[in-house]
Amino acid sequence: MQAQRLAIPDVVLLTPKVFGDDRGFFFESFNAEKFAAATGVDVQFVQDNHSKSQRGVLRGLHYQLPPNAQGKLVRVVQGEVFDVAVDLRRNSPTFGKWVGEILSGENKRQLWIPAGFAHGFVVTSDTAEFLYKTTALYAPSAERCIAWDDPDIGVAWPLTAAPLLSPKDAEGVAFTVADTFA
Ligand SMILES: Cc1cn([C@H]2C[C@H](O)[C@@H](COP(=O)(O)OP(=O)(O)O[C@H]3O[C@H](C)C(=O)[C@H](O)[C@H]3O)O2)c(=O)[nH]c1=O
Repeated sequence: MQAQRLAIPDVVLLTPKVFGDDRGFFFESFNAEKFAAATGVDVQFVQDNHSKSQRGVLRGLHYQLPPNAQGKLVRVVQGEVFDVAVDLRRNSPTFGKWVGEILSGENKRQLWIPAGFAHGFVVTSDTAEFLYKTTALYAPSAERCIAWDDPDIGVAWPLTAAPLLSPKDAEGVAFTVADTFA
């Protein structure tokens, strides 16, 4: 597995070793030992999620506050998304900054997004199936949202039209220092 620390170094892009043969392919989608070696963190995942979305759907920017903050290991098994992480750690030199990567069934890349980040993605294929592991359970009371197009964050989403949003994501909650991470 190859690991690349992004412009926000705690966010790591993982590219698995894929074994192809005339039957198809095999790769380890998660290996605790290799993950720890690649990211430098030892995490326990407690939940797996799977969502399917059509082109133009944008889910995010979401996060859960402590003590329910979630680290996420995200990947796409079919289609393509532009996946974004936003640093919400007030003491971080990259506080309020974002990084984004293309994840697809084709490139099989994964993004490790630690607790302390908001997360979201937009679908850039006809459909996309998005799978991810989290280090804390779903806790709706601890969930917070930031507007996908918040000007203070300024994510450069690859959009050709207005995104398709859930009512929650359409509320447009502005980014503020409140509800961020120490
Ligand atoms: C996240 C979640 C949701 N749900 C239920 C709650 C709703 O009835 C339904 C859809 O939830 P929601 O619209 O919040 O789903 P997404 O917009 O995909 O939310 C996710 O979007 C971004 C990309 C994230 O990183 C988060 O993991 C998560 O917030 O599933 C659950 O039962 N468990 C869960 O863990």
